[in-house]
Amino acid sequence: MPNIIEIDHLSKAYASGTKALDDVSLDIREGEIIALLGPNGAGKTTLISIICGLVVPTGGTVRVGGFDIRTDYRKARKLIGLVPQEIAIEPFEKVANTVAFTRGLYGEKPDPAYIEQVLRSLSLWEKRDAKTIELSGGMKRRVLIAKALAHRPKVLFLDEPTAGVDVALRREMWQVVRQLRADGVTIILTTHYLEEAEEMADRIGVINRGKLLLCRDKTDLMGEFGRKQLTIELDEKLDALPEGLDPKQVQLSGDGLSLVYEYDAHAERTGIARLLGDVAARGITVRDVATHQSSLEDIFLNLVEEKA
Ligand SMILES: Nc1ncnc2c1ncn2[C@@H]1O[C@H](COP(=O)(O)OP(=O)(O)OP(=O)(O)O)[C@@H](O)[C@H]1O
Repeated sequence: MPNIIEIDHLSKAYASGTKALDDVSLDIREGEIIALLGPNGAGKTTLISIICGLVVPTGGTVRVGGFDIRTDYRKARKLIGLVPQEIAIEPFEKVANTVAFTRGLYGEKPDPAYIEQVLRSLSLWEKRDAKTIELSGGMKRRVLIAKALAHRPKVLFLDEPTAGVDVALRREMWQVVRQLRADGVTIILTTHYLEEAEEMADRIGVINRGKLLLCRDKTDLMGEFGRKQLTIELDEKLDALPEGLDPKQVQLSGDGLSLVYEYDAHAERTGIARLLGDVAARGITVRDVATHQSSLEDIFLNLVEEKA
C-alpha cells in the first residue's frame, strides 16, 4: 500500500521550552489503522495537531497525500478528518444540518446523497432531524465522526475516541471504526486503553517523552516482546525449589504450590517437555498446567520503563 502520510524528522518545542516531539519519523500506509500509545504528556496530541495544521512544528516535515502540510496546507487539510476528544457540537442544530454545514466549511459543494450515506453508515439516519442535544452520548460521538467525514477525507484522526465511555459504547465505537476502515479510510487513533490498541490496530506506535520508541505490526510486536509463562500447579506444597532445576529459569511460587517457568514462545525448543520430565523424575505430582502470554499492557510498560 502507498503511504498516505509521511512524517520526517518532526520536532516541536513549545515557547515554554517543553520539547513535545523530538525527531519523529513515521510513514502511515493507506488503509491501515494505527494506534498511538503513550503516557500522559507523551506528545500524541501534539503530533496529531501538527498533522492537522493546528500546531506549527519547529523542525521536520509532514506530507499528507503528497502535499506538504505547511506549503500546501489547504490540499493537505482536505484529506484529513479530525474527531476531537471533547464533544463540542451545536446543541440545538439538527444532526443532518450540522454535518452538512461542516462540509461547507471545507468549501465543498453540498452533496445530500453523500451526507445520507455517512449518516446511514453511522446509524444516525433515523436521527437526522433530531437536535444534537437530544442524543445519547454514543450518538453524539457518532455525530462528531460524521462531521469529520463530511468532506470525504482519506484519513481520520480519532483522539481518544472512547475516553470515559462505558464498555458497551466502546465496543460500538470499535465496530464503527472497523466499518470505516472497510470503507477505505485510513485511521490514526490515540488511546490510553491498551485493550483498544490490541483489539483495533494493524500497527502500534509507542510515544514517550516526545520520542517515537517504535511503530510495529501488532502481531510482530506481540510475538517478539510477548513472553509466555508456564505455571505448573503441584499436588503437594514444596519448601524449596527441587535440586537440579535451574533457579534462573524456574521459580517456586510464594505459597510453594506451583512452579513458574518463563520461556520464549517462538524459540525452536521451549524447554517445556524437559521441564515436565524433570519434575516427574523427582516424583512431584502435577495437578494442572496453565500458560499465560504477556499482554500488550505488559509489553508497553516494559518498553516505557526500559527507555525511561
Ligand atoms: N500549547 C502548549 N504549550 C506548552 N506546552 C504544551 C502545549 N501543549 C502541550 N504541551 C506540553 O507538551 C507535552 C506533550 O503534550 P501532548 O498534549 O502532546 O501529550 P499527549 O501524549 O497527548 O498527552 P495526553 O495523553 O495527556 O493527552 C506535555 O509536556 C505538555 O505539557
